Amino acid sequence: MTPMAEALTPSGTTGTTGHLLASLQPLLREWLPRQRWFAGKGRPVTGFTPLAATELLPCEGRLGLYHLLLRVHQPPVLGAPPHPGDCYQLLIGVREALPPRLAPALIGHVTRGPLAGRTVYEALYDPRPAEVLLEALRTQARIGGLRFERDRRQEIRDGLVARLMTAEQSNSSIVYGDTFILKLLRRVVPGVNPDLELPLALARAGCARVPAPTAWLHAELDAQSYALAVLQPFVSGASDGWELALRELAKGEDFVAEARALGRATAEVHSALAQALPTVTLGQAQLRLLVDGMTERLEAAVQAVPALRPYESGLRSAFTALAGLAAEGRTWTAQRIHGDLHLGQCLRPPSGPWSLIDFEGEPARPLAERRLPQPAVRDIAGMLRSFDYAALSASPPAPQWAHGCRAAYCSGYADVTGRDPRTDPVLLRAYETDKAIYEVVYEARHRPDWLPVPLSAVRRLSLPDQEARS
Ligand SMILES: Nc1ncnc2c1ncn2[C@@H]1O[C@H](COP(=O)(O)OP(=O)(O)O)[C@@H](O)[C@H]1O
Ligand SMILES: O=P(O)(O)O[C@H]1O[C@H](CO)[C@@H](O[C@H]2O[C@H](CO)[C@@H](O)[C@H](O)[C@H]2O)[C@H](O)[C@H]1O
Repeated sequence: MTPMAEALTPSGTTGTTGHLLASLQPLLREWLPRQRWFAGKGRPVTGFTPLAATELLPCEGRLGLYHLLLRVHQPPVLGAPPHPGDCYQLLIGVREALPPRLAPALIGHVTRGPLAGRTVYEALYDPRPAEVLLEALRTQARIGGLRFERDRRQEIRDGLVARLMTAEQSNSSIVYGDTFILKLLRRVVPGVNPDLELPLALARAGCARVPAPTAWLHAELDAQSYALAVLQPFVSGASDGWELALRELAKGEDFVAEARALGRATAEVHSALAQALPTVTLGQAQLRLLVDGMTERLEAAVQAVPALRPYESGLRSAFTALAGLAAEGRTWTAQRIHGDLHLGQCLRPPSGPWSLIDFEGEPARPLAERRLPQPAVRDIAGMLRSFDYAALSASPPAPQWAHGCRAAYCSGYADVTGRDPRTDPVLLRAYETDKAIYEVVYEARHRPDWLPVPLSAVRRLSLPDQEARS
């Protein structure tokens, strides 16, 4: 089966694709908000505008396959300015009937028009459509506005069997054999996506700590480019840092050697990014903006989670201390960083080195902000928070375990860069505080049972005395 080159924009959407889009409207209204990766939870879906609909396999065959970019209309978040709606990437399969193994992929049944009686479903669950995507990447296909591209120096074998990853994630990933993993971004925005940009830059710089992109997909739409997917080598048999840390904690073992190796891995990635991409010096004006942003997030968080109120002034002091150094003329270097580093973003195969993945940054922040150079300490603070999380979610909680990991991680970082992050305590505290506040809001919204974990950090970080905080 070869992909068909039919691409239809909303105004010109005709024939089968037009009927399919009309049939999907009511079905997606129910289905979309239930998806883990749907970012607009809690607000009703009031409608859709298809930005692009591309037929990859025609419905006339046993399996129809459609690539959609849909703008989803929802009422704006309370108090937020009007927003045209987020754009999502969907891969829709159409079959006469779904085999039982695809039951979890069901979106619904078409009741009217030429497709009446057909079943539409989330095609990523189905190996065949997933293989169509790999084949398109392998052959560098151009279908409508879709551009499948690859690094020709890396081989993509055919015949690799596809399976959808079932892990909880913000996007969707397909593993091919044991060789590649394709991450399909779900909520997409125009512009350069750091999840492709940074691994490509690191690969060019010869940094082996990040799986080098093998192929990627983007869409050209109204003179704008949307990054849609990245294919990377699959780190076979790997566990992530969170799993490994919890395993060691359960055995009563420390994680010091691993934490030190992680510190070195982070430092290697930071050094390569600083060489490959521009760095800037943050002077008084930029630091003022940084501190203002942190303070505003604190204020919003206190509104959202009243449990923060008793610590508000102590937390604020972390930011005013940073503002104080800036006012004295202290500057910091900023560079491109990972942006959302935690133990779950670090992979290690049984006897291999650590790799870092998922350079998308915090998905809730605007793309332009995620691509700004920032102090590398921000990533370090994320990892330090993660050791704390692991230790406090163990039974019994093991704060000393976290202490050892945090020290070893900083030492590992210093092994490579010659700079121990602990020698910059004011900046480190400000970033750890900012992250802990973010986590409080995240847990209050998504996992209220976990709220005590970041709250305990908030309590510690709000203390005036540095000794008591560490
Ligand atoms: N190159 C890789 N090799 C092996 N597993 C990977 C690789 N990249 C990602 N994974 C697995 O896929 C999961 C989701 O990937 P991630 O990039 O974090 O997606 P998301 O942004 O959707 O959360 C990771 O937690 C990891 O288990
Ligand atoms: O999955 P994402 O990368 O989008 O990150 C979000 O979810 C994370 C939880 O899955 C959350 O991370 C927090 O919990 C982790 C343990 O589950 C811990 O290792 C992290 O240090 C802690 O921040 C993350 O904050 C959130 O953005």
